[in-house]
Formats: sequence, structure tokens, C-alpha cells
Amino acid sequence: MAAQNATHDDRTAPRRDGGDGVRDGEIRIEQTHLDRVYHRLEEKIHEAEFLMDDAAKRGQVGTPGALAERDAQVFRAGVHLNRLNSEFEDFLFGRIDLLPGKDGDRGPDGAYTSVEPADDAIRTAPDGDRAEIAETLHIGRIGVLDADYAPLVIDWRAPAAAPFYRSTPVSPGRVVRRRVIRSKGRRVLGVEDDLLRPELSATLDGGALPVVGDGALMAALGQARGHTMRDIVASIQAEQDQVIRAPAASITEVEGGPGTGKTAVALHRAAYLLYQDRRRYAGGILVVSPTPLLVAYTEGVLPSLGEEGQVAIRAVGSLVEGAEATTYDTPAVARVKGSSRMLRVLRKAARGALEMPRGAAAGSAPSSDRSSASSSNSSSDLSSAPSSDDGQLTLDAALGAPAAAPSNDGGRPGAGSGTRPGGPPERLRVVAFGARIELDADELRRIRQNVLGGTAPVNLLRPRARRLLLDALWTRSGAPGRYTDPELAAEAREGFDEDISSEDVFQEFLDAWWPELTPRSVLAAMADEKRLGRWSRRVLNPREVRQVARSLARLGPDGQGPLSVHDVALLDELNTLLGLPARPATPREVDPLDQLTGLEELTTYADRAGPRRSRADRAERERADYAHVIVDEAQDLTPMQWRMVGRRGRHATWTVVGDPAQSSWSDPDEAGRARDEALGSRPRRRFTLTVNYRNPSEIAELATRVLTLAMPGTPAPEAVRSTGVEPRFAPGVDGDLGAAARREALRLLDEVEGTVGVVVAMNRREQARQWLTGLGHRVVALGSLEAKGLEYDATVVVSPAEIADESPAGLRVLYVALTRATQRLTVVSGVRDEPDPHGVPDLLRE
Ligand SMILES: Nc1ncnc2c1ncn2[C@@H]1O[C@H](COP(=O)(O)OP(=O)(O)OP(=O)(O)O)[C@@H](O)[C@H]1O
Repeated sequence: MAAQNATHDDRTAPRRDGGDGVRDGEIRIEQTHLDRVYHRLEEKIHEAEFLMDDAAKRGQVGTPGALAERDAQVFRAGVHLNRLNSEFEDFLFGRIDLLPGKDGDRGPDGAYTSVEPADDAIRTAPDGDRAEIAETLHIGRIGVLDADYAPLVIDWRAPAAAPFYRSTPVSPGRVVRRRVIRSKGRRVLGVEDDLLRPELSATLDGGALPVVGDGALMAALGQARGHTMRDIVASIQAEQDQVIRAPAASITEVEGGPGTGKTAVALHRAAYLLYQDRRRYAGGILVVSPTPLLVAYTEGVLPSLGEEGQVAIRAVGSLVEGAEATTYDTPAVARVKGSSRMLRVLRKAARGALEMPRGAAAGSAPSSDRSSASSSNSSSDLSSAPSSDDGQLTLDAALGAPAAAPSNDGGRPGAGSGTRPGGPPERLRVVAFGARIELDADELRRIRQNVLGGTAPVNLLRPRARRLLLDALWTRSGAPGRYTDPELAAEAREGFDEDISSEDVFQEFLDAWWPELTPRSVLAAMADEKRLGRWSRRVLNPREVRQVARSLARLGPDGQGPLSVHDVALLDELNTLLGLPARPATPREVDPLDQLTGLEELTTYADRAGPRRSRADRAERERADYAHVIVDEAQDLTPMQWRMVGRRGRHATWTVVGDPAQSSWSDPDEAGRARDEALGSRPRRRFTLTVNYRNPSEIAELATRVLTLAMPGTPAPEAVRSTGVEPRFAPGVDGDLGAAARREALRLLDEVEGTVGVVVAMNRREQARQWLTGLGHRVVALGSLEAKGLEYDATVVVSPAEIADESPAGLRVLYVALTRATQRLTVVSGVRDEPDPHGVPDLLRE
């Protein structure tokens, strides 16, 4: 593409100059370009409007063909208009000035493809090397071509944009100058340049290449933080870009300390994958996040990159449809519920719950195998009526006569008191062929054991249970011996089965004896300590049984009470063990942009969702199996959670990001094994991010003291900037942590423009909210586990010792708490922290 046609002064060496004159001149140049882009977009909007008008006129013709064509045109033009209008804000943000390339090939976006400079691009001269800028590319959120198909803006995800992110002074490729453009609406506000070949005297249109500002990264990092994460599209760094653009095959694992951009990179990678292969990934990317707070914090990033509705971001406690975790378990309970030992307990519970009284473990789901047949038996005319006998459910079937014995529950056998209290019915009695046939408790137990012999899901075994009951009744009736002709025998048997099983009372016996179990009801059944003790014999110790049972009491007898985050993984496991009827698969939604034609001017024609969708819509589209799964804060998934997440990506490619040093799970080895199981043996590609973009060095250094205690030998990421302000230590006078925390929060609200987070031990969350009442929306109280992944301009960490003592992983949780601030950190200590005379808690001393 031709270089800028605006004029430059005639200096021959590139120079960094923040002088207002040069800066204003450069802003004017970018403004001219932005005006051209807007002009082009307006042309496109007019074309789209014309298309819609034209389509409406065709509609007046009224033939079926014209109507269909009109619909298609209106649809296309509408999508086109929507996109153009919504992309208008702040979409041009970058520019690179490039040397001539090694070859003259152009890519589909109109830019030259060569990454390396031509051999003669740089001329050696006695007073320094010289070169001429051969190509200038502007980078933005979407690609736009001019009327001659030359690129006005390149989509940030296009191959031609990669040098904007990848080039470094060590490996600059063709890039001489990289510029970040700040704009609002149609107005360019500023530019920040990085010079990648500072040794070179480069010229652009005959004038020296000016360099303005201190670089975009520092400008971005210094900004005040709000309550939502911003995209980093204008300042992605080279090591991050490697991850974002890594091929999607198999598994991409990314490790890096706090603030290295793992979450940001993971989200940008989702947008990149959609750009690369929209057909494959549209509607099929799942991002698993540790907390709803982090979901809310990060939810705006993808829409700002033009991707909405295609990616499901879910907290790990909200992965199961219809089950939203609203509470946390204590660390001791969480440790048991998250452990893979629970799998053995749940397997027993899923089968053991069949023995529960009806109503205690059976759900309200309708029986899947209820027969609607009501034909009469050719060999015997059966009609039946229910009765009960000594509190046992029986089915009396008698020719033409209702059963004599009255039901003790108002004539509804199989329900409530018709069942032996504390267990399933123990006898089945029918009258057929004029005789009473009975299956007693032993026989029923034998049948049940026979059915349960395999490993199939319990609910799916119900038809088999039904068949074996009928087999046993048929044998007991003596009928098999009465037929010598196998064909007649088969016919008689068929009629017998149909008649018995079409009767409501048989169904009701079956419902009581082999109820359809729901995960919630089984979980609720585990709240009985005795029962849970039976199901977890030799797996959990009595203390663990007591703790888990007590925590599950929260669910109530019907299992409908509030769920904890760790309960959700248990529910999901039970879903599998019980085998609920599969939900009909949601058909893949066709992305309207896949269908577009005739919009060549927009190089990202296959990109982005058109209509904005509500949360509810998205939930509806929830699918169980995804094409790509991104796990954020992967170090925190428990073994049971890995199983749950693994089920959602059996055929997926994966991006797994995390930091072992921030793990709040007590047994990282066990979680590691579960992770390996979920990810399988597919090849893995590993990346490590090494630069901390969040914390200034003063805060990072303090946090490293805890890292050294928590994970000796683990390298800390290098902080990229410093503020010159050391963390502050404030002892809670007379042990009054609340007053100290409030005072320090107030002080920080004065010192920073943006947000202040006050992090406390989990059991102080409610208290901390009270401490901060009336301080306004810029300040937030957080439990230590809730702070995961979040960041604030300033933080107050209250009583490091309390946080560290909360759980076996407490020191790592404290490390998380200490690494949340972008500018200021205050540590409030109590007596338990054993502060020195300067207020520095024991745990944070050098
Ligand atoms: N290239 C970048 N340009 C500008 N800001 C960046 C860049 N990379 C990261 N950041 C910023 O650094 C902060 C930390 O990023 P992020 O939360 O993604 O890190 P993380 O590795 O997930 O941290 P943690 O492990 O502590 O959760 C964010 O404010 C992010 O916007």
C-alpha cells in the first residue's frame, strides 16, 4: 500500500519527539486516514440501505420468487447495517510502518505477505543505516478495503496484522515503527509509538519517521481500573501473541504468574479462533472461569472484540444447566467433595438410593418406559386393582374383579405409606390365570442384584428391571409348562406382559421399587449421616462423613435447597451415573455471516455475531459438548470439577491457563492426575508467560516473599513497571481490624482514581461488607477465594495470617490476595499476624 501522502519534515533520522507540534501533526495524519475509513464505511451503509430499499420494492411485485429474493436481501442488508453501525466506535487502533518485503506477494486482505525485509531494504552508509518505508498498514477491530480493494484497515486477527504484535526490537522483521492510535468515535485523540529499529534512519515519503510518546503499553498499564476488564488488543505483547495465535490443534497449556495476562490472552484467543475458523467454532467455545465475579469482570472483553453470543463464559459453579451454585463450602468440606474419592461414594449412592423410601430419592421426572398399551390378553382377560398388604405394596390382578384388600393410603399403592417406611416395597403380588402369584423380598432382591450387575446408569436399567420382574412372574405363574408349542407360548407371554405392564398399579410398584432418580434427590439422600456412612465405607472417615452430610442438609429433603460450588460437580457426576434421558441436541446455529456474499470490502465477512443476545438466550443455547474449551485459573479445578469440565470437551481442542502457585486446591498432584485424565493423551503445546503487567515492582516484591514460603523455588514473573510507592502496613489497633480496614480503604479511595478491593478471610466476608458501608461503589469487599483473577487500582489485604490459616492451600491463596493491585497495597494486620514495630506481619517479613 502506498505510504502516507501527508507531508513530514525533512529530518533524516527517526526521532522520538513528544513535542506538541510533531504530536499534533501525527494526530492530523491519523485523523485524515480515519476520515477516509469513515467515508468508506458510510458508502457501505448507503449501499446496504439501498439494498434494503430495493428489496422492499421487489416485494411489491408479489411473485413468490421476488418475495424470497427480497427476504434474502433484507436479511443480508440488515446484518450488514447492524455490523457497520456497531463496529463504528473506536475500531482503528494501530498502525505499522514496514520495510519492503522479500517477495511481492499479497494476501487476501491486500497486504504484502512477506515477513522478512528484502535483501536491499537497508542501505549501509558511513553515518548509519538507512531505509525507506514501503508499506503502512492500519490495524483495527474489523478489516475494511477501499473501492479498489486496497486495505484501509486490517483485522487484528488477520495474518498481516501479526507483525503489529510479534515484532520486537530483537526481532523486528519488516516493522520499523509500531503505533497505537487512541480514538473516540470519529476523533483521533492521541498516538503512542514504539520504534523497533532505533538504529535505522528511516524515511517515509522522503521525510524522517517521527516517533511520538513513550509506547502504548505503559500508557495502557497506567490507566485506572474499573469494574470490568478491558481488551488489550492495542498492546498485546509478543509472547502473548504466540499463545493467541497458536494453532488450535490438541491442547495448548499456558502458565504464568499473577498479572501476566493469562485471562486476557485466553479471551483474545477465543476471538482469534472464531476469526480463523468460524464455521468450526461458532457457538462452540466454552470458557470456564472460577467465580461468577470473574465472569462478570471479563464478560465485556469479547463483545469489545466484536464477538458476542458465540462464546459461553461460565463459572465452574454454573456449568450444569438448572444448577447455579450460590454458596461455598468450608475448606475442609470442599476438600472432600472435590476429591476423586467422591466418585466411589457417588457410585454407591446412585445405586443405594434405589433402596430409599419413595419420595426421598425419586425425582418427579416422568417414567420413561411407562407403557401406554392397554390391550387385553388373548389367553386371559385381565383387569386389576391395587391393594396393599401389611403396608407392602402389592398388585392384585384378578379376572373381572378388583382386589379385595383395601389400600391403607387411600387406594394409591406405591405412594407414601403404601411403601414400607425406610425402604422400597418388599413384595409384589398379582393374580393371573385365576391364581395368586407373588414375588417375595428375597426374589425381588435377587432380581435387583441381577439388574445392577453391570455398570450401566441406574435409570437406564429400569426397562431391564421391568423385564426381569415380568420374567419372574411368568415363571411363577406356571404358564411356561402349559405350552408345548413355542409359538403359542410366545404369544401367550406377549399378552401376559402387555396386560400386566399396562396396569397403573404395576407401574406404580415399579415407580416405588425402581424409581427414576434425580441427581439432586440422591445428593439430598446423602445428607443422612448413617446412610452416607454406608455408601462411603472405607472411603471417607467418620469425620468427613459427618462434615459432608451436614453440608448437604442445606439441600433439604427434596434436594431443592441452595447448592455450593462443589455440589455442582457432584450433581454432574450423578447425572452421568444415573443416566437421565438425554436432552435433544441443540442444532448448531447457522451464523448469518457465513452466508454473506457481495461484501468483499469487509475483509472479515465471516466474522462476528450480528444480533446482541440476552443472557437467557445464550443459556438456552447451552450445549453439552464444545468445539473448544478454555479453562481459566485451571490450577483451581478439583478432580471432580475436571471430570465435569472434561465431559464438555470430549471432542474439543483445549486452551488451559493457570498458575500452580495460585492454587487454592490442597492436593495439586491429585488435581494434576484428574486434569491429565480429562485432557487425555493428546499432544500438548506449552507456553510460559513471564512478565507481570498488573503489579508494580514494589507490590510484586512483597508478594514474592509469600511465594517463596508457599512454593519455594518458583520463579516470580518480572514486573514491568514501578510506581515508587512501597506497600503500606497498618496494624489494627486493639485488634480492631474493621476500623483499620475502613480507614485504609478511605485513604486509598483518595489516592487512586479507580477501584479499591478489600480482601479478607472467607469467614469475614459479611463482616467486611459492614465495615465498608457507605463508602460508595468504588470499593468492594471480597473473600480471599473470590479475589481470584480480579484486579483493583488499590487493595487492602486484611490479616494475612487469617487468610493463610484458612486451608492447607492458605499461603497460595494469600499470594493471590497480595497480587491484585495495579497501584497501591495496604496490609492491615491483627494480633494473630504478630506484626513487628512497623506493622509488618510475620508472614511478610524478609
Ligand atoms: N499486553 C498487555 N497490554 C496491556 N495490558 C495488559 C497486557 N497484558 C496484560 N495486561 C493487563 O494486565 C492485567 C492482568 O491481566 P490478566 O488478569 O489477564 O492476568 P492473569 O495472568 O490472568 O492474572 P492472575 O493469574 O493474577 O489472574 C490486566 O489488567 C490486563 O489488562
